[in-house]
Amino acid sequence: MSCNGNSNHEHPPLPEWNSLNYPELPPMPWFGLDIGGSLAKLVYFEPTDNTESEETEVETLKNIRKYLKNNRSYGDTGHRDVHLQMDSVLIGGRKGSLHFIRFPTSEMALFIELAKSKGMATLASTVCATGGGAYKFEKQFFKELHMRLHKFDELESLIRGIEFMEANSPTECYYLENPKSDTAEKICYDFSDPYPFMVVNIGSGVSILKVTAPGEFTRVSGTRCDCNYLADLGGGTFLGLCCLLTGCASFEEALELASQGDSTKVDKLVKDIYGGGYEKFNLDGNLVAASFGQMISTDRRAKVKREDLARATLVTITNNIASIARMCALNEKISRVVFLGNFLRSNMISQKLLSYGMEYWSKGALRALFLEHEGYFGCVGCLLELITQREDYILQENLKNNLLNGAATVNGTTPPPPTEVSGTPNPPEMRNGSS
Ligand SMILES: Nc1ncnc2c1ncn2[C@@H]1O[C@H](COP(=O)(O)OP(=O)(O)OP(=O)(O)O)[C@@H](O)[C@H]1O
Ligand SMILES: CC(C)(CO)[C@@H](O)C(=O)NCCC(=O)O
Repeated sequence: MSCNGNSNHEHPPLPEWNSLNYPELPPMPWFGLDIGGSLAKLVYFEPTDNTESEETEVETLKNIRKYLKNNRSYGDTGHRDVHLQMDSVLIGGRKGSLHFIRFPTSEMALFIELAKSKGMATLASTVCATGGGAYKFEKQFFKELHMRLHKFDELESLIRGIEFMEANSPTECYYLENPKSDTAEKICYDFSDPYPFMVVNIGSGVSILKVTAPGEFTRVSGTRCDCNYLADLGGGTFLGLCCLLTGCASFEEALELASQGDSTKVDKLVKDIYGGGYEKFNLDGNLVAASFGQMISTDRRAKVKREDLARATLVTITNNIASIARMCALNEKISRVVFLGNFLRSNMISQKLLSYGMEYWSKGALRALFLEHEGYFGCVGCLLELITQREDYILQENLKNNLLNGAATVNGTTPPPPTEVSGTPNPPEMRNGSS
């Protein structure tokens, strides 16, 4: 089958979607999809300001809305994060709620099957998608659902999503007070004047970005890069190693084990080597000298518990990410570092370590910040791109009409769509964010 809709399937081929021939708001349902290396994240915009004509929306649309809203789980592995739902959100002049759903990328075939069974293939909808999977699964989406993925860059989408959520959710950003104590407390952080800031997105791998103005950013580094901060570590490393070392089967299980473990049974500390601190160079005895350093001993290996191994893995990965983030921030002279990505989902151990690590090693110069919607910014940004593209189109057309007609303004009017539908949709130009 070709990807231009010319094959002999039972549904009529869909027209090429291109914002430049689509001046009206895109038809519902509105989704943003971020298909990452580990998790696929879906945001669904449910309009709550429906007009009378929309109340008689097509049956399929109604069913999809009902199915998504009335469930918290989809199949065996899809979950809606109900606690993150946002109501009364304005997007493209429409008011509605944002629903946040995730499922493992490894289950993409099942997800597509589920979407098919709910009638998605009969809706002439375009889904905005980002993340590596938007490329990897593009053909499958078209083949199974006759759905064209409108692809957006993942890091651009991420930054757009952060900016939108911050502006729409006053309690989005927080930091931890007393991160080392048991009573560490989440404190709301006013992030309304955020620039410049650094983003450390901990997904399967890690991307580190410097954001200098709205929509302006550069990718400073990953955990693997050509600027000496080479580590190749991320959330995928944690889960992979943990599965290997403990036999655990999920992120949730890995975190549960880690919460009951003691990493000092696994790591070699400065005091294990010095009997105390290394005073001359101000190294506290409790600092880790060598992660997993105790595991060279047969005796220690015989005694170590799964919980300890899980904890040590979590601590090792988190501390390495903190260290790389700190070096990048100091290098770029940026004091606010926003950590996000699903590695931090329900993961207070890492949030505390990152907070403490940033503060301790920078002697208070750096602050670790966190965002409530952890791993969902990419899919939100992706959904927003669709609307912006349309608004850009209207602005451009208005300008063109003004020039052609010599009219002063034609504000507020939506120009008619061009009659011809042509060409393959172009990916949006990278406005910024070169790697
Ligand atoms: N239910 C889960 N299943 C798998 N991993 C999870 C889960 N919840 C949290 N995680 C953690 O989150 C990480 C994935 O985070 P995220 O969804 O932000 O990245 P991604 O988009 O999949 O990856 P990338 O951006 O690198 O392609 C995993 O590697 C794991 O450490
Ligand atoms: C490859 C991506 C961008 C996919 O989201 C991410 O996993 C990542 O930034 N990984 C780290 C790559 C690096 O170390 O530069």
